[in-house]
Amino acid sequence: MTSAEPLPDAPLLRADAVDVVRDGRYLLRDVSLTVEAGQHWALLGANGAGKSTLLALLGAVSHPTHGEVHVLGRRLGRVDIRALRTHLGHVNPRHPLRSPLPVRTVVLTGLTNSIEPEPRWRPTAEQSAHAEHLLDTMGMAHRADDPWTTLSQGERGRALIARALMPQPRLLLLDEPATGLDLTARELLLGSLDLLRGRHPGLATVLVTHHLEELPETTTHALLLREGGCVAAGPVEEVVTTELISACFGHPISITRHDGRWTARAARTAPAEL
Ligand SMILES: Nc1ncnc2c1ncn2[C@@H]1O[C@H](COP(=O)(O)OP(=O)(O)OP(=O)(O)O)[C@@H](O)[C@H]1O
Repeated sequence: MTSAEPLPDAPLLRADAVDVVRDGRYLLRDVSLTVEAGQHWALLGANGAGKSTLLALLGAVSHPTHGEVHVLGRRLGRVDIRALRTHLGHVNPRHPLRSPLPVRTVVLTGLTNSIEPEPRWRPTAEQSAHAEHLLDTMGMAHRADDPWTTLSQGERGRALIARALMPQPRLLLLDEPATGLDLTARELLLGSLDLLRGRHPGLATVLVTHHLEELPETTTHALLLREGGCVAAGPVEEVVTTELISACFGHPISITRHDGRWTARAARTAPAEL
């Protein structure tokens, strides 16, 4: 095993020609991706395209069958994965907390990586101040003293992002964070992500979704997956286009961007190449 310390000058994530094969079936085929500090990637594709499979590789949760994944400059398979994961903020939308802990305490458990607070653990003044800062960024400062059990799904989602950010990871991975949220909750979430990215310019994020309306306007790059293969990857304005999104979803779709946000609807006429 080599050191799990991040290499400072390496890209935060690098996947080179990865395949994931399960039961003889290719869930990902020849996918490559490089994520640098300050970039905000969207992984887009239809149901079953392989988005969550790719996110699991990037989060050091699973290994590729072929190809290489480097997380913070360290190759998966050559380092202690648990040590690498401390540098990755991974939000679990099914956070298994059932007790009425104050929201502030839940956010602080991001430092001990535990569901309940560690019995004798106390945050430093600096750690407490960081929790307040993140609660404020995620629009949750007014709920900091409230019991976890009283939060709505959208409020829990934003608190869990604050929790994931407590160890000051360099990379935040988000799997369909807006799923199931009503319009207001979705907009609050996206606004908080935009604010977070502005306040933490070195942070990189990778966000999985199949809805273009769920992309924050600060999205910088996109990777389109179809049936495990990469349709396109690069700067968002070159990739989130009517032609490429139609190819990705296998259906003629028309894309518009207004005030930084995207809208998708079925096209009236099919793009020429479909
Ligand atoms: N362990 C596994 N063994 C076999 N097939 C799997 C396994 N895990 C996932 N799959 C299949 O791989 C394909 C890709 O799954 P994945 O969850 O990555 O897609 P997705 O793009 O995230 O889809 P969705 O948008 O529906 O969440 C699916 O057809 C899924 O059924």
